[in-house]
Amino acid sequence: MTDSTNGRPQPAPERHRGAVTLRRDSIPPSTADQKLLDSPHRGEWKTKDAWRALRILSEFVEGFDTLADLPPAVSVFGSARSTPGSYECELAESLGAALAEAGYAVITGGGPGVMEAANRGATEAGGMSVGLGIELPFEQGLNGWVDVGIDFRYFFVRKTMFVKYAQAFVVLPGGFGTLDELFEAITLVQTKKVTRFPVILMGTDYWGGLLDWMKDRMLGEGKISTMDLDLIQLTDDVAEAVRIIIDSEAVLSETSEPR
Ligand SMILES: C/C(=C\CNc1ncnc2c1ncn2[C@@H]1O[C@H](COP(=O)(O)O)[C@@H](O)[C@H]1O)CO
Repeated sequence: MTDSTNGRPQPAPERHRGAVTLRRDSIPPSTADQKLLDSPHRGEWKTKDAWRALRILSEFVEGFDTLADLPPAVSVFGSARSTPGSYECELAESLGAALAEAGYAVITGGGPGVMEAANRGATEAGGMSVGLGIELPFEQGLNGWVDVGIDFRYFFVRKTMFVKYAQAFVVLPGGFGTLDELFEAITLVQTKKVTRFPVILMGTDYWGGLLDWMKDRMLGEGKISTMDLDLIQLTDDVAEAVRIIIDSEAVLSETSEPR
């Protein structure tokens, strides 16, 4: 593809699969997650899925190998659809900068919207800005503020990395993807699969209704306990969010034993 104004080549849409870059007609219509989860032919489960396991394994190896050298980090989640200048993008950018200034790497999904704003804040403040991208059926790449990026094929492998390499989760306003990440995090803490991190919601106005519903219905009907609600902290204040993370790390390093 060439630019009509100066004849220079323009970047074409591309898809990354491990070390492989695919462009134009070579981009397949389906994703690896679809092939694994959505395949209707039972015959393929025997012949193809066993081989897929090796690809899944290699994705874990790539993630572990790349992220093991990160400094303490915080995973930041939020809408892929938010536009620059929105209140949640402004908040994400300030948060990314404040986390970087406090010495934390910022890990996001590497996409647009809130993710991009958090990466931007971290990069501009001189911190480490990480993007864990995901292969999607429509074209997209890691946002330009990511300094260390990995493109994952499998959602569940990527989710392991968000948890394993973070000291805390901060969740800004978002849609289904963000809610999935929030509820996975709280479930992991509630079931004590992870013991080490706070889950902070930012955007009191956005999250207020959900928290009220959780209190009225979930707690009211005994589906969760009061202690479970305490797992979530709510603030609009970036400095307070960073303080919660620092304080919880200090408490844990006093109490935790080496494993
Ligand atoms: C929808 C658009 C782009 C999608 N691109 C994404 N890239 C990376 N990560 C994503 C993307 N979409 C969702 N995620 C993950 O879920 C969270 C945001 O989902 P939501 O439904 O928008 O709340 C986010 O934290 C990511 O980890 C349009 O350009």
